[in-house]
Amino acid sequence: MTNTDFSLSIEDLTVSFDGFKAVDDLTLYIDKNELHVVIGPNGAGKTTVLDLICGKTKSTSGSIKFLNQELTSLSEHEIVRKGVGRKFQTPSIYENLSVFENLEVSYPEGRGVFGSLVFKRSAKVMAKIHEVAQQIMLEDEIETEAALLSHGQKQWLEIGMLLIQDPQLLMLDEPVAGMSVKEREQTAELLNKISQGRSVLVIEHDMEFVERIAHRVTVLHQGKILASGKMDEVQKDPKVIEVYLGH
Ligand SMILES: Nc1ncnc2c1ncn2[C@@H]1O[C@H](COP(=O)(O)OP(=O)(O)OP(=O)(O)O)[C@@H](O)[C@H]1O
Repeated sequence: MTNTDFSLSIEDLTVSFDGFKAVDDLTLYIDKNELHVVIGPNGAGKTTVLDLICGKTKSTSGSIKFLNQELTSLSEHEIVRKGVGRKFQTPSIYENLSVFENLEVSYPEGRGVFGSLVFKRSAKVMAKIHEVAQQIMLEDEIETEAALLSHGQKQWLEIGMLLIQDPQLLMLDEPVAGMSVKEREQTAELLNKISQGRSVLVIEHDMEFVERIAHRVTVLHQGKILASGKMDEVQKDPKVIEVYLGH
């Protein structure tokens, strides 16, 4: 039976690669306004869960419902159109374009990278670009070429390129890897803000950062859930300490 009260309902999800179950009978629910973090040792299956949700990998069995729509049968593009956005570890911004232009090409009805002559910078598009630039703390850099941004700013720009599409589910893989302490703090605030009105699913290894942002945490181990709940409860769980936090 599916639990339809949640924004994202993953039930009995399994994927086998040549008999090896990278994700094994996973059930996980995420609410609207929730920032959920998945943690766990290397190879636990965290990235594979995101790959399954965004359609990059097809499940062997089980269900992924987002706003009551089954995603497992949809293509990656269709899943994006259902309101699911994903940021990978390496930013895929256009280095030779400005912050403004990067946001503009990401606007859903925008002109796209290859340009359409009919696209007009309407007041609506302009307002949205500036709103997002403000949110991602790059308003002062809006005309700066992306190549000149710091590593952290590039990560924020990519988050902005997703935000401009108004995803209802935003997935981020290790968003603060390689960031300075200050940038981590700013990213925590950013994620806090953007989880309002949508669901956010983050994979992260930095426990201090997880403590700061997570509403709930799921610990994966060998494709299965080892523990799930509030960070302070999960941190005390002897099983979690044994396989992950104690290392
Ligand atoms: N397409 C694939 N084909 C075969 N095996 C795969 C495939 N994708 C993932 N795996 C395997 O599934 C397991 C889980 O990998 P995954 O990348 O999801 O782990 P992870 O928890 O994200 O690890 P890390 O923290 O190191 O990123 C690993 O053993 C990996 O080698």
